[in-house]
Amino acid sequence: MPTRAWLRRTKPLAMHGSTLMLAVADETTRERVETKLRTEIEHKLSDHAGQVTHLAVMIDPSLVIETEPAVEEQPAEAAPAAPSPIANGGTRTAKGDDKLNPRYTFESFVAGSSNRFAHAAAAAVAEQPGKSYNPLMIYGPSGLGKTHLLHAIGHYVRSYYENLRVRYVSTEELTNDFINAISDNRTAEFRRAYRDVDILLVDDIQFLESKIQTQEEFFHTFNTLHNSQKQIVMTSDRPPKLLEALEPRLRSRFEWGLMTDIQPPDLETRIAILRKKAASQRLTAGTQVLEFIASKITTNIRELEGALTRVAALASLNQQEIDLTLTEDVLRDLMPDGGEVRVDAETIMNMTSRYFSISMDDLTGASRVATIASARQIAMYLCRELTDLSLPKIGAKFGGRDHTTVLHSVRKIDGKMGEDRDLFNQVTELTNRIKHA
Ligand SMILES: Nc1ncnc2c1ncn2[C@@H]1O[C@H](COP(=O)(O)OP(=O)(O)OP(=O)(O)O)[C@@H](O)[C@H]1O
Repeated sequence: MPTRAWLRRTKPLAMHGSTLMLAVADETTRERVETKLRTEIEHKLSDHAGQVTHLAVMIDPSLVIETEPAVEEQPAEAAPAAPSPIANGGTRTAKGDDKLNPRYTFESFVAGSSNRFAHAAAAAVAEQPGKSYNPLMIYGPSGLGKTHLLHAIGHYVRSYYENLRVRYVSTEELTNDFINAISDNRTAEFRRAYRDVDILLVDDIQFLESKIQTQEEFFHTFNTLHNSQKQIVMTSDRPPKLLEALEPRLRSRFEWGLMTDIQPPDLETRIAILRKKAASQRLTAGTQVLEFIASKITTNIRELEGALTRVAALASLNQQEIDLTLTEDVLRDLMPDGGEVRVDAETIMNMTSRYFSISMDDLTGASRVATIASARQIAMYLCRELTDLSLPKIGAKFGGRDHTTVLHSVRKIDGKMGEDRDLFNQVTELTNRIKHA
């Protein structure tokens, strides 16, 4: 095989079962490997290993950073090429899709040293559901991409294995479904919904702790799926052995397959994530700006993305370019003490109700009066930005609202901040007060 320059920008990552994970620097290289080399590589690997071996190709932009001089500005991302394995996991819209966020695909996920193993394991599972690691458990602190990978697996499988049934569920929904099924005498239906699937993706499994009956039911669901080689993937904020209020037999089952953690990303990965996000939103933000944000926000990617959104919102309101001065101003407001501060939902809700002079009952109630509804949406948005609470948990704090209502509020405020200066100022001022509370 002749040595081609672009081949130097590829890197074998790991062997997962019978799949070789190969990282490439960019979409062009991936396409070349897929179209020109896949068959040859797979044949050679299979000969060498004495068994059928597959290739999974993924994009790792850090390979560009490692091998090429830094560029000042990244052009807006090209339109996605024709779908192909892993790298383009979410570019096809999944049929009948319900709960998978279209933004959370393998293609939009940046692999770096902090998440490389989790990414590779998720890719292996998506390539060959039920045949590599089962169950796969991805754990780590909030806001680091666990849900993103779970959805990416779902999108990928729905796109490339049309006959496989995928079910994604948060543990809160699973628990509610189960409770409703019991009270409505529909447990058989519940079981069918969760056991007649080929891939079950369960988010935030730590919320099963202390829920004895749901644990019992999940134990049987797990066994049924596992015995018939159906894929189970779970996320958790802790490794199974630290899920102390979980039945030991469940904990040990969670450890059967592969457990992989996700750590906070290093500086290069944070910059690469911001760059990708900026490109996907067609924002022109120079390297200096991205580096500045990435140097200030280090532990939570949700917050990292939130900061870029706010910078973009202010630039849009001021009708100016995103530059360092503007970015510094926004981050000063966002981080009054120069660092990341996590707060609790109660503080956010109290401060919001005081700021808008409305009662807590109104904030959590059903009133559709514009000022109250807007305050409620801002409070939900800030809970998502400043706490580690999941969408269902935030919904529960706001009078038992559905997680989709919370998501709608978050997106609405996100979108409106770049158009409505009053709203931008309110959110900024309120954030500041909350962080000083
Ligand atoms: N490596 C990555 N590349 C691109 N985006 C990322 C990456 N990691 C996380 N993100 C983004 O950061 C945000 C938070 O990620 P996600 O919701 O998956 O976190 P999580 O670990 O599931 O957190 P939680 O436990 O709070 O649910 C999402 O918008 C996600 O797309």
